[in-house]
Amino acid sequence: MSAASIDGKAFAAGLRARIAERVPTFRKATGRAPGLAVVLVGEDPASAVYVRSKGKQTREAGMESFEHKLPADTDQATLLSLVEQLNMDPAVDGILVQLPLPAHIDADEVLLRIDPDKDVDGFHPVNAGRLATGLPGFVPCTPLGCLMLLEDRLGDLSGLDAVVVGRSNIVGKPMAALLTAKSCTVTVAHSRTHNLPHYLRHADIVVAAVGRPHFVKGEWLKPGATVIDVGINRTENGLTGDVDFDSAASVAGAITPVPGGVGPMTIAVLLRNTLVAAHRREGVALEEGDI
Ligand SMILES: Nc1nc(=O)c2c([nH]1)NC[C@@H]1CN(c3ccc(C(=O)N[C@@H](CCC(=O)O)C(=O)O)cc3)C=[N+]21
Repeated sequence: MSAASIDGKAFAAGLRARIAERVPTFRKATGRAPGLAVVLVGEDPASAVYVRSKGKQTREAGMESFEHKLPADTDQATLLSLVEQLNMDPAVDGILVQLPLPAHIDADEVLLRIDPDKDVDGFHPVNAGRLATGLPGFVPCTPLGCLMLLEDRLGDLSGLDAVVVGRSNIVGKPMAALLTAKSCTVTVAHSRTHNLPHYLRHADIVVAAVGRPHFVKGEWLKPGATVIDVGINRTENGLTGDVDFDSAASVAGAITPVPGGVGPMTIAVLLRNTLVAAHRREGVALEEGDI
């Protein structure tokens, strides 16, 4: 291993501390704490773990956590009316509906019903459009966390070659939009790309978010590349990323581990987006760039 390990866990802890420092000022200005509502439908064990740690970290930052756990057989209308109630609730600044939703639920319709100004996940098409056009809105937490790690490591990203492996609405597409906005030359590759090594050979930045364990091999990388591994694959050997870590670590300049890399950033950015949502909704100023 020659690559530096990018410590997302430590960076996320620092980010959460900076967020927590801003909460008292917001409280003084408004008489209340920022509030995040998290909706979980069903009892997928991984989702339950994530929701629990979101609630815990929300409270530790001094914010209010509203958790709504609904049974797996909840119908569409019931879920939509909960979303509507949260849209109207002045104590709720951010709404997160945990994905994946059960198969009988139309997830696209649920996401469309969330007030875009409370959409701290950045999944509403209005926020996707704002990101694509450079308007202020909410950016999905995982790609924004990846960008923070990249800028912390590399400084100005302008002119760098970036390859995003994966094209989901949640990670790949917004990641490509963010890197484009930072003046990278961006290639979006995915599981069907012919000759992925050809594209990776020149990449200064690689963001792997295809959802396939060990998909990206070290031999394909440009020596010294910065590699961000978004994958969370549960295998019999435990949690592994989308990058073949051992081969990549001998070629890359820096790489995020799994766990301890991107994962903790996702929740820290969720808290950041909630803090931002609260300030925007109340018209209280916040230097967003300083957080
Ligand atoms: N509406 C919605 N928004 C989400 O942001 C969302 C979601 N649905 N559904 C599920 C995914 C997954 N996700 C993670 C959050 C934290 C870690 C995390 O903290 N991971 C740690 C620990 C991993 C572990 O031990 O399980 C790590 O990588 O070090 C991972 C993954 C948010 N998601």
